[in-house]
Amino acid sequence: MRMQAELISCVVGSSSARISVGRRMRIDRPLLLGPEPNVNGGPSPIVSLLSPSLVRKTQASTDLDLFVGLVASENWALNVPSVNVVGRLNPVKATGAKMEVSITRPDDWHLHLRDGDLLQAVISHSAFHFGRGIIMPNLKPPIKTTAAAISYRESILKAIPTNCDFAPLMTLYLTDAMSPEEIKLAKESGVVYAVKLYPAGATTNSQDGVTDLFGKCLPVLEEMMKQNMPLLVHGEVTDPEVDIFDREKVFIDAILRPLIARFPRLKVVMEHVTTEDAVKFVESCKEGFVAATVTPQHLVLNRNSLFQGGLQPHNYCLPVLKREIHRRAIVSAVTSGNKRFFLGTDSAPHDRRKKECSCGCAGIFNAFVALSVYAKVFEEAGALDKLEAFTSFNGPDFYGLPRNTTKVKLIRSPWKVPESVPYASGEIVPMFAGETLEWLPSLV
Ligand SMILES: NC(=O)N[C@@H](CC(=O)O)C(=O)O
Repeated sequence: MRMQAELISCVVGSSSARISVGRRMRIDRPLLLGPEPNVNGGPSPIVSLLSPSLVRKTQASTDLDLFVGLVASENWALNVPSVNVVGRLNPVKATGAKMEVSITRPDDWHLHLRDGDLLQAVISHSAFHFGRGIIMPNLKPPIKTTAAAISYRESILKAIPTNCDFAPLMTLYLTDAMSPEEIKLAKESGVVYAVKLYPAGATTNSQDGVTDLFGKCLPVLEEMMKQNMPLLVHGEVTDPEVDIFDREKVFIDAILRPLIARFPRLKVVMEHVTTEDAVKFVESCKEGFVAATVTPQHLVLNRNSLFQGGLQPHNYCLPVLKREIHRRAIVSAVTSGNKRFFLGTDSAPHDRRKKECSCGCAGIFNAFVALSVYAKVFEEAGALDKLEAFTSFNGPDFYGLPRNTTKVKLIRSPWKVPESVPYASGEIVPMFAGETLEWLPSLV
């Protein structure tokens, strides 16, 4: 079997090939299509990156796009000396001197990894870029117990590519029925790091969420405060009378302020903040007790992106994108260096068919592009010197965990995002599919 791949780049070393811009390559043996040992005897790093579905597929140009994206973004050594060079698929030319930023390996403090085929398809994208991820529990059925979290963690660990040391930090899904005993078990387990509050009906798989926080969950919140277990909040009310663009603002007044007044020593993370109101609220709270995660999409897109030239389902997430004034407030907050804000991608993959249909799911798959987007935002704000604290320090400091010790590099070099990521049951469309981004993450 012969595959012709035009790769965006390739630097060929003595016993390895590395991707860079401008060289043509022909992969003339099925090295991308099945597990082969590399020259050191271990599994090929490339093959271990590909999901089993990709390994089974042949000749699909999207596969090659994906491969190129992965390799380019990770600067992986191919470790296969017999790669020959011929063609070119994503011809993105680099010009001028390359700017580089080296930062401590980031963590993702809000991540949806899913399970089954989807987990297999998306895990490598997060595992490469991030050291740890706070794993959201909104599976079907949700992760409501420590026992379920332990078993979900095991399936994630099995799916992580062999040469990545990504650590999944598990969470529990808060329900009206959760007992304080469960919080004790969670703490003792050493693998559960937080509890997630989904108001029932607020977002994807939140049907089993909380219907009455103050009526049903006080003993659990009390125990969480005792155990120093953070509460992660999807901050939107679900009252259909409240306009969808106001749901975060109303949540702050109706739930968050009273919650914090009642439990001043409870650690609370307002997840994926989308409004100036949320930014001001978090800034007004005591540092170390209330913080916020910020997604790539809420930093670079406003609600116009939902309707640009027609309905754009791949820009639909919850909380929904807001007006430009809110986007700007969030950019100012994160680029100011305020320690209360840290990276949480909310990368939320859905099969293309579940996004492009009469009642599409909320969620943007952004693990691929997240670091590139964050770098662009800080660069444009003239705040690249504050990027590392946002991506790599503020999160672990808030959670009371050590900072990572390894580094990643961001190179100012254009690369093209694949149109889609195929997997065994379909395909996923990533954020900025088919577009060219400016910052290329790579391992140091
Ligand atoms: N962000 C989203 O739009 N979707 C998330 C759920 C969530 O975090 O709201 C998902 O699980 O798909």
